[in-house]
Amino acid sequence: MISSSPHLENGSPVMNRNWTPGSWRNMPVKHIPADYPDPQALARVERELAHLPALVSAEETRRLRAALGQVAEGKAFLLQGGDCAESFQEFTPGNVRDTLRLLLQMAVVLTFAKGRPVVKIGRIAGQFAKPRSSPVETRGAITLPAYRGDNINGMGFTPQERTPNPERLLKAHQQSSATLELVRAFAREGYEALSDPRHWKIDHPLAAPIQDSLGFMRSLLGNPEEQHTGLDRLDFYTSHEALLLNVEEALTRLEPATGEWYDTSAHMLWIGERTRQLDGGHVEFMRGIQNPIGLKCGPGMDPDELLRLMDVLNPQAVPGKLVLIGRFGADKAAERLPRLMAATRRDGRPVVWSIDPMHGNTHTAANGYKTRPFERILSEVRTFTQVATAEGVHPGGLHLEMTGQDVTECLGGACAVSEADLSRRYLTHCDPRLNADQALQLAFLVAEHLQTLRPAPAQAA
Ligand SMILES: O=C[C@H](O)[C@H](O)COP(=O)(O)O
Ligand SMILES: C=C(OP(=O)(O)O)C(=O)O
Repeated sequence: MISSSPHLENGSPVMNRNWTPGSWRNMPVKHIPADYPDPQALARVERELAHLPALVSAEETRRLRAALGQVAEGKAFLLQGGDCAESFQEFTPGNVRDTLRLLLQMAVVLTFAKGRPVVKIGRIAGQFAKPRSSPVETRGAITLPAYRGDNINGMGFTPQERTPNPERLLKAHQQSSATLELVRAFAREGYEALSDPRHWKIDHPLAAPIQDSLGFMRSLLGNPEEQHTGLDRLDFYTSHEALLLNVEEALTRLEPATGEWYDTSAHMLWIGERTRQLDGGHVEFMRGIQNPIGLKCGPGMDPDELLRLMDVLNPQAVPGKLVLIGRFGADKAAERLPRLMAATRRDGRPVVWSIDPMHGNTHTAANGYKTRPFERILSEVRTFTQVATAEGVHPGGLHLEMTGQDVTECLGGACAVSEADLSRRYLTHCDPRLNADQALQLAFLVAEHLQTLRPAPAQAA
């Protein structure tokens, strides 16, 4: 049993007191299933996971942390997006390619807006487990456990499907590994083929100038992105919510050369809105790993709580370590965000501020589908950038649930998805995602909006 972990302070190893990859087990935890019928089978799977190879390397993870450090300094922008919940059923090479291509296209648009590099992170290769509002689902006279993500149980409304099955953890791990292989292979095929704006269908005034300037740059220089990407250098990173701490623990490895612990299940992990308790297991686990960490900040968070979480999660104020992901809802952001941003600005420690305009803007349509209106999503992003500019904070990133597929899950956008359209291609396993057209349109509108922003006069500390 490991009793403590080395941790670097001012370049020298110190003890990160009482932390081990398993110390979260001594704390209260939420949203981790406790109803596996065979706990011994679960323990066997956890041991098996602990012996599987790392999915990502510590070196790649450090590279992401450095890139996010640039975002914290206002020199780059973060784009993080992908499925609400990856699924076994929707996994095909084509789907992975389409989501990757969409993220790269959006990154091109956002780069053009501010002339700053865009750090690209997928909600991919591990985003399976979901915290649910209710532990059960009732249909008619039958009540069963809620669906909690393909690595826990199945979507089918039968007792067998809804029973947690540890074998699913292994299947999800295999799929994550295969997804990463695909991402690396597509990246090797070339950024240009994936992001080529000549194939965009979008009708937006910025599309033509972006196409022209990229065409000009490529004719002069070759593909600028390919100058520094290659076989061993992936300019695209993976992330998921670190919900199932038993899985994260199994994939957390000590790097002998540095004496640091890395969670090798993804480059970046985030703590969800429902599991960010200061005295809870999720915060305990995350404080010990060197990966960049996202922290969802919802309407209930107050500035003191945020600063205390920053003390625990990034005590050494490492740039690029902490990404604060606001998710308030279009109607609450203007009221709740300024005090949080003002607190981090006064505090002075480096953080990335990003916005998730999806989770606060969900409602159930009259026909029963969970959906999100494009206009509210756009409105929350605009409020975020306006508040950040007024507070003298860099509006550093976007966090989106989206897919490269032509789904009908969110309302509106240029493709004008209506409530009646929702049933046509509603494929998500949990929350509604922007489809490819809506996501690219959002990137254009955000790019246009960013170009109109003027920095506020310097703020007093
Ligand atoms: O993605 C976040 C949550 O898992 C999701 O919004 C929960 O949805 P529910 O309220 O239908 O349980
Ligand atoms: C569960 C999620 O979000 P939140 O924790 O913000 O509700 C999510 O991003 O998948």
